[in-house]
Amino acid sequence: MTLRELHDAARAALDPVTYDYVAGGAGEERVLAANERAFDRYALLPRVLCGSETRDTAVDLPGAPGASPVVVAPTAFHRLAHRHGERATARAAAAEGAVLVTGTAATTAVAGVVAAARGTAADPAVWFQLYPHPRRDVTEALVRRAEDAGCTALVLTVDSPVFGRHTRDLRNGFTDLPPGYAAENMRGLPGAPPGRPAAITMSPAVSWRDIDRTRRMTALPVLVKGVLHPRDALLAVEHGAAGVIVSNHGGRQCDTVPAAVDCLPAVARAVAGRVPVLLDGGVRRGGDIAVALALGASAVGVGRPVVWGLAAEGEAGVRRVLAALRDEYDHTLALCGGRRNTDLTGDMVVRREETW
Ligand SMILES: Cc1cc2nc3c(=O)[nH]c(=O)nc-3n(C[C@H](O)[C@H](O)[C@H](O)COP(=O)(O)O)c2cc1C
Ligand SMILES: CC(C)CC(=O)C(=O)O
Repeated sequence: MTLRELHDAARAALDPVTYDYVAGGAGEERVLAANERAFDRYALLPRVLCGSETRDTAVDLPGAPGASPVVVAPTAFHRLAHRHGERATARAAAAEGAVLVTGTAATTAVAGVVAAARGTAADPAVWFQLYPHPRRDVTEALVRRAEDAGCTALVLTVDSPVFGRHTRDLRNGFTDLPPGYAAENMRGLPGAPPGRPAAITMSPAVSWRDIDRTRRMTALPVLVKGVLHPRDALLAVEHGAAGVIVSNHGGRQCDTVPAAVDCLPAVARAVAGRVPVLLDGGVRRGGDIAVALALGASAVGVGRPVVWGLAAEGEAGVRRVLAALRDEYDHTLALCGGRRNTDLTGDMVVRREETW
């Protein structure tokens, strides 16, 4: 099955409200569409007669040496997509050598997610994503949970000072998880109602000071996710980020921002190789990965395609998505005369004519 066929199978398997939650974006979904379309405007200029029978596509990421260049971006509520939920995703990512980013909005507690990954691979890389919380004790409790579970890095999502307005969810009245599902990592946190998980909180008052505070709480590397402006990328490096993730949250926050990949070159220039830059949003094929890496990313994140694989076929479906993307990428690298990721350079990307 192609990724497109897996998407169709997922649509058939999911109830329409859950499908819309995953598929949808903010506002008029302009950014959602732009993320994918932007890749059509980039073309690769291959080099010839410089390839190799063997290629190495592994990449060293914070807390994840020798990882696949395809990272599982954090997406909420996997048990809505499949009964095995985040555990199935974790097993699949571990089997494919891909970093799994689980997070505060997972429907399986982080300890269970890491345990599932460890059941498949000796040394899986699971990162924990959280929103900078205005309450330091809440952030600290989440950080300890991630550390105790064995996560190897933290991801702070900074593109969500307020909740995005997801048009389809508003129309469908999808404002809460159905009975029987919860954001399990939010249970028992300071300020949580007894027996119930705390609400996921976003605050426009959080700042770089909160990033500094979080960094001081832990020895784990901290990546900053949701950067579009090159000056913020620079600030992230100055504030000790171990990595910068260029992302517009899959078009689910501000519906007036550029396509994610269009923001990548300026961010990569600002970061200038000091820490890895990752890109997510609209990555759907191996060629997209090659373009992103040539434009300065060390790795890419994929969000929705992983959920489609999960919904369609559980663990096997997620494996299929991750394996297909890495295999297509390796094939594209071969076609471009590369033997390793760094052989893809900025001069090998050109703009297609707008009129093609
Ligand atoms: C259903 C869904 C849930 C998401 N949940 C989170 C989340 O909890 N935290 C976060 O930082 N990003 C979240 N994201 C954003 C993804 O991490 C990622 O930025 C985005 O999906 C990438 O775009 P793509 O879906 O086109 O690959 C979510 C995205 C989707 C589609
Ligand atoms: C629970 C939500 C905050 C998850 C999210 O980030 C999203 O749906 O885009």
